[in-house]
Amino acid sequence: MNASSTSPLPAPYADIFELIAFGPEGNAEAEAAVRRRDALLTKPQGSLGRLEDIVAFLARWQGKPTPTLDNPMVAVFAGNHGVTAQGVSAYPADVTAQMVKNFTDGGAAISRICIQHELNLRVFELALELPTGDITVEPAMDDRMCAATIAYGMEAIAGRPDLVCIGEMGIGNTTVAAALLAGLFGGTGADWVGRGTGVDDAGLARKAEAVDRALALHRAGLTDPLSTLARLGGRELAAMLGAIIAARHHKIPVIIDGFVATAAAAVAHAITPSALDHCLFGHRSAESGHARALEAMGKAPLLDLGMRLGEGTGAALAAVIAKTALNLHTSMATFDQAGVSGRE
Ligand SMILES: Cc1cc2ncn([C@H]3O[C@H](COP(=O)(O)O)[C@@H](O)[C@H]3O)c2cc1C
Ligand SMILES: O=C(O)c1cccnc1
Repeated sequence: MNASSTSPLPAPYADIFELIAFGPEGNAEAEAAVRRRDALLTKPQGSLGRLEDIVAFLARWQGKPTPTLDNPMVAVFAGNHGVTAQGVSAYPADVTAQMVKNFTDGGAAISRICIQHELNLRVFELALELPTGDITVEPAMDDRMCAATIAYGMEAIAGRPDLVCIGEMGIGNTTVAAALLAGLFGGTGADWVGRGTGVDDAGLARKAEAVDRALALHRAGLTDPLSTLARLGGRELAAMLGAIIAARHHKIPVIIDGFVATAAAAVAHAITPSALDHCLFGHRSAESGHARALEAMGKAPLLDLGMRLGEGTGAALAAVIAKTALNLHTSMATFDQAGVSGRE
């Protein structure tokens, strides 16, 4: 489906669809200004590789020739999932709320990264006491709830950060992410599921089967990417999508985390691929479906550290790299300033 598709769209999604399909363009002149300054810095042309691209990306999407990272935010959205009844996670659903407390108490991996590197961690809890429907027997959400949750996610960036990293917490969510990706891109459960928190072979088989049952049950309702999200996704995925979309309209570049955050972003991509042009993919998660999802969208992640945690950790580490890239760009000496001879 694309922006010009004529398939009927459930009414609650009309405005959201417009926001996704018709996001503002980036600022090419701001990007060009970064490239011009890069050429003056004391290094061989292009030698900082993707660090140079990151700064150019920030300039383009912030719309500023000298981008800033004064107020970077990590937004972690937490939700619970009825599909945990199918034995698809190695951990109990109670862990979602317990980890939310751990995030704010400062004990989680994402908490430590954010404290060490001065990233503002904000955690958004989505009705943890009310898990979404078990996708193997009913839709995760109705369309109204899905639209309202996307709208909630849009509010998450109200503090106007200059960068937002998108992360999640939700026991069972690698199963719904796999189902959503299968619903958007095709394929079977086995193509998209991985071990998540560390399920054994039997658990992996249960995940693939749960996804296949959900796909068969909801097939007729997967008429557009937003309806697909409602049926196969979850609240934190809908909220992540909302934050990603809103960021585009407020000139805030985005770094997407791993497999689950990528599944949320994929909904926008399925509406129109350019809807994610303001997003970097922080890393390639070890969750097996992540590489497939990135490939399906033509995205090259920044890092590949064998991580499979979620929480926004891969995105946050990429933000640390972005901070270094920007610091180099703004503080390095030029050839003139340093008295270094330029290229022959
Ligand atoms: C202690 C703990 C901390 C986590 N932090 C992120 N996740 C990650 O694991 C969950 C998804 O995996 P699955 O689909 O297998 O349940 C999500 O909550 C995700 O963010 C965690 C999981 C656990 C157990
Ligand atoms: O990459 C992810 O998002 C991920 C991987 C495993 C468990 N939870 C999340």
